[in-house]
Formats: sequence, C-alpha cells, structure tokens
Amino acid sequence: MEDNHINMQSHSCDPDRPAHPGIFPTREAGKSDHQPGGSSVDFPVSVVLPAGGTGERTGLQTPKQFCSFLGRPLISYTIQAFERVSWIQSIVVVVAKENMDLMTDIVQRFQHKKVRAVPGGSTRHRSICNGVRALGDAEEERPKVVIIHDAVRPFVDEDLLYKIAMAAEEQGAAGAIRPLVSTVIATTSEGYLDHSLERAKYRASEMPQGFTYDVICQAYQKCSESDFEFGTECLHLALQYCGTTAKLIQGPPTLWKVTYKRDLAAAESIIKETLSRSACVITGGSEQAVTLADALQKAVGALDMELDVIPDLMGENAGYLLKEWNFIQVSVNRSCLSEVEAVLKDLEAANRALLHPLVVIWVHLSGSDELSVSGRGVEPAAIMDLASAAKLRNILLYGIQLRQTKDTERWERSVLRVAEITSALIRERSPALVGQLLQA
Ligand SMILES: Nc1ccn([C@@H]2O[C@H](COP(=O)(O)OP(=O)(O)OP(=O)(O)O)[C@@H](O)[C@H]2O)c(=O)n1
Ligand SMILES: O=C(CO)[C@H](O)[C@H](O)COP(=O)(O)O
Repeated sequence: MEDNHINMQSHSCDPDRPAHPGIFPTREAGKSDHQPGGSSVDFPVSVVLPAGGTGERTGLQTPKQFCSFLGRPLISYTIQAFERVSWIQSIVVVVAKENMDLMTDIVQRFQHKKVRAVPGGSTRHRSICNGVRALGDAEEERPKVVIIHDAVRPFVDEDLLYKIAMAAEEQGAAGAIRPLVSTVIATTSEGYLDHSLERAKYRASEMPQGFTYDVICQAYQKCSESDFEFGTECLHLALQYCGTTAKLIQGPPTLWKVTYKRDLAAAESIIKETLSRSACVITGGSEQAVTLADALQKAVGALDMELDVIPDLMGENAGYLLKEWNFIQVSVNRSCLSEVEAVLKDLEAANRALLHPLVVIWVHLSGSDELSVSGRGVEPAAIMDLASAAKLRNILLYGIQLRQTKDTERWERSVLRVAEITSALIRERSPALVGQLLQA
C-alpha cells in the first residue's frame, strides 16, 4: 500500500508525499520556482530518459509513456520534472523509431525546451546506450554527469536528483534504492523453493541513477551482447566493467515505475492530487466576499486544500498567474460575469494553462432578495459560452451560486457546500461539468 499512498492531510514537509510530475505548486506567488535548499550543482549534467519500450505489461496498445492524463502524455510530465531543474543542461529522450514524429509533436505542443529525441534500440540497455552516445555528439557539450531515468517514473523531485548528481560526480556512479516490499526467493527449475534471501539485506534498485560520462560510456563500450540483451541494471555494468562502486541513496516511495495498467490509474490520481493542493480566492475587495473567503478557508482546510485570499491579481499577486494554482472568483450582488472574464483574460495574457487544465470557479454570491442568476442578468447560457471558449485554452470554468442569508445555520451549510463543490471540481477536473452553474 505504501507505494501508492497519498497523504491527504499534510503538505510540503512530508518526504513521502507525492513528488512532482513536473508540477510544483510553490506557496510563494510571484517568486521563481522553488529550489530545495537552494542547492545547485556546478558541473554540467545531462539526462537520458529511455522511452523506447512497448509497455507490453500494461496490456494496452499505446506504449505507457504516451498514455495521457488530463490531456498530457506521461512522458511530458517526466520531462517537465527534469526541465524545471535549472542546473540540468539537456535531456535526451530515447524513443522507438516509429514514435519519433509523435515525440517531436509532444515536444512542440508542450513547449519542452531542453529536449531532443533520438531513436531507441530493441532493449532498454540498447536504448540507454543510444541516448548516452547522443550526448557525446558534440565534444564541447559533453556533460560531466549523466542522469538516467525511466520515462515512466514521473514523480522525481529535485532534491533526489541533486543527491544523485553529487554522489555520481564524487563516486562515478549513484542510484536510488527502496526497501523491498516482498521477500525474494530463488526457485528450482521444477518450480519449488530453492532458497530465500534475507529481506533486510537487500534493496530494490530504482531510478534515477547517475554516472560520470566517462564511466557510463566505458561501461557500454565494454559490456557484452548478453548484457545488452538481458541486463537490467546500469549500476552493475559500471561495477563490472569500470570497477566503480555506486553510492546508493534511499528515495521516496513515489519513485515507483509505471508497469501495469493499474499504475496508470495511480499515476493519474497522484497528478490530480498534486494539481489540487492550492487555490486562491479573488474577492475584489468586497467585504462580503472576504467573509465568504474566510469561511471557505476554514471549511476547505478540513478538506485538505489550501486557499490564499487576495483582493485581485495586480502587482505581486500577478505571480499566482504563473503557478499551478486554481482560481475562485467571488462576485457579490453582481450577476454579471465581468470579474471572471477579467481573470480569464489575465490567464491568457500570462500564457497559462497550456500544460495542465486549470480550474477557475466563479462563485456568485447573490443578495437575499435576488431571485436567481437567471432572473437577474446572467443566463446560464452566458457562462456556458464563456466556459466553452476558455476550454479551448485548457481552462475549465465552473460556476457556483449561493444566496446570502441572515440565518446563520443556513449560511454555514451553504458555505460548506461551496467548499465541497469547489474541492470536488478542482480535484476531478471533469470536462462534463464545464460551464455548469451549480447551486450551493
Ligand atoms: N527497448 C526499450 C525497452 C524499454 N525502454 C524504456 O525503459 C523504461 C523501463 O522499462 P519497462 O518498464 O520495462 O518498459 P517497457 O519495456 O515498455 O515495458 P514492458 O516490459 O511491459 O514491455 C521505459 O521507460 C521504457 O520505455 C526503452 O527505452 N527501450
Ligand atoms: O529499476 C531499474 C533498475 O535499473 C530499472 O528501471 C529496471 O531494471 C527496468 O527493468 P524492466 O525493464 O525489467 O522493468
């Protein structure tokens, strides 16, 4: 259970919390991307992402690295996890020849900048070897350290990459490990137990792994056809052919490799959970909106989502537009969509919401005397039209309507419903509900 566990209660300090599939909602709006501990390496590091497999074990036609979550292929999440690390200079993605065009299209569509694709081989080692060779094409661009990471492990974070790169530079090779979940046994050819290994002494070898360029090149130059055909462990090649003993570093459980169909569902759920951590409420400065936002903050806190409350998206607050935040625009007694239209325009100007569908929720707080939104100006069709246009830009717009009341109990119930609906809309990102005006 541990591997797919998602901690629903705590936030950024939990080391086992899902790492970032290239999505990293930092708490500080307007600042540049977070660098854990501010660590950076001062030697050139490049990455090889083997993505040339067929994903037979998923039982699907599409190789797992090209399966999409929220409209974006898995490989793109993995690439972004590396691309956002400032000290990584280049990324080589190794794909099967027949998928080169698809990969080029992904690189363009999701605006990957540090990436180039090279053709893979018939086994994982052959693919990795092609990637490493491609890094050596231009002598002046040769990295000091090469990080190798399966394209189908999207949840890798900068802290671990830093540790791997530093250890690889010092030691020649380094790799991530995890404790074994099950005991490993050896079987006889007749299918009986031969012996079992003492579990505490062994570890599962995971990715990422890092090597100095010289070590990994030499290992692939010297290794046998049998290694290329049947080998599964780059660290072993470094030991056997270069005498390099790898430093091993324990990584988080989310390093696990998408292998079976159920892993794709688990990856999707982690991606959704990560994208749903934070939202900001835009109040327009109205007193009632601030009261509602404060009440929402309390209610949503219990649902494990953090809300920042801001009056508008001006000045420093414009930083929110560049982050993986969701937006809740509260409009009070104003049954027109102008405020949420302004938010959509700001997002468009900031060129946001290309990589992941972003959620914008319009909360219309009507006066106790107002009948309904449809009775006063805004027709449900208007929000539907606005939402359809926004959806083309990968923004999912939903509406929630609630009525002010002096009846405290009723008001609290309504606020709780807004919080629940908001949380569900942000988590699920359902395209089917886009443009709907829900009643709280
Ligand atoms: N000839 C190959 C085989 C595998 N890989 C890559 O190596 C990583 C880990 O391998 P694995 O999980 O075994 O992927 P597949 O070989 O695609 O899966 P399966 O064994 O189920 O077919 C994947 O990113 C996969 O695309 C590769 O680049 N070239
Ligand atoms: O964990 C690893 C250690 O090097 C590799 O990702 C693993 O060996 C890939 O193997 P397979 O292709 O059999 O899934």
